[in-house]
Amino acid sequence: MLLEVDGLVKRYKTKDRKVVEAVKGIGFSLEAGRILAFLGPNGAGKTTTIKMIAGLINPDEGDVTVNGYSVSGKPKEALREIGAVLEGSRNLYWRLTPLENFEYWAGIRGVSRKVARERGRELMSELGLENKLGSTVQQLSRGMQQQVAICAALIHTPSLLLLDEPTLGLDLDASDRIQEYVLKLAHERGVGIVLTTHQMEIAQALADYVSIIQSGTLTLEGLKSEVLERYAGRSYLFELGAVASVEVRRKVEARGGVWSSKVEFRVVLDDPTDIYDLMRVLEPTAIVKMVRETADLAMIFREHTRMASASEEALRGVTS
Ligand SMILES: Nc1ncnc2c1ncn2[C@@H]1O[C@H](COP(=O)(O)OP(=O)(O)OP(=O)(O)O)[C@@H](O)[C@H]1O
Repeated sequence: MLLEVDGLVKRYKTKDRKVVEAVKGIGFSLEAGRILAFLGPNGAGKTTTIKMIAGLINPDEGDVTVNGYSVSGKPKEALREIGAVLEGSRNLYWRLTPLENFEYWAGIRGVSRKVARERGRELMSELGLENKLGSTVQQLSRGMQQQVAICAALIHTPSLLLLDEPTLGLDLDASDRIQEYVLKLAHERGVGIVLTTHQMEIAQALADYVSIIQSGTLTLEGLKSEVLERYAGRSYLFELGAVASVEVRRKVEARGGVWSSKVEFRVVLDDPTDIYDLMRVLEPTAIVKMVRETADLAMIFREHTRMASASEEALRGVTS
């Protein structure tokens, strides 16, 4: 397994000497070539977890292993496997050129300057930025800076890439370019990617797996396709070829249908086989469209976090 996160706990001491348990014993794993969207509301513990994976802060309990190397036990070997873009392009020196930045990062990761230059050129031309190698980072657009930051994180050919909000604040074009590249890195090159974002459409587009963390605990995990299926709408949209008669409309309403126009209605079917009964009701009229409305991650995230915080509130009410 590429990444194994086991029983991570992180407690912070605040200025008024209180202890905040930001991460409360979470565990998950990720295989090579897959993208995990690590989602959660503000303050849920995402950054703390990512920083523990990247070896930037030490967990109070638990451990992270990357390709079998423990981040606490074998930090040099483990960190050689990890690339991270954690705070946008802030991992770059703005007064230096991309190439100079690559040399700097390569030095930290034990890669020679020569290899860094070669690999840097290769990565930049993959992103269509080969003519920007000599500009200073501050002369580049925000989208380009973000792409250079990703190149810098890849300079030592890591097998795991940690990306925190990689497309935040970028225009559609720059965002698309980064998304395409992330997909290529994972699915063609076999890099494992942990991606944190509040942009659900990005998670929806890129993720193979989804995890939601809330108040330091994982509250939902799974393959994106399974998560979507689990929440898939039981809601169906029908469009008819002609205005339905009053009788048909009443019968549809009696089965829970809600008309949005004289030819279109939605109905939620608790039992999917109820659809046959509905079809019989609609028989006099042509059906031009029948769609089972699917769930998307934005809807699931909203629903799930709302439900989980409501039950947490309820529990607190019981125990206090
Ligand atoms: N250095 C610190 N000292 C004390 N508390 C901290 C520190 N860093 C984070 N916290 C607290 O730990 C909890 C988790 O924070 P974290 O930054 O990991 O959340 P997050 O999910 O990344 O949030 P966001 O989406 O807002 O970036 C929060 O309650 C936060 O206030």
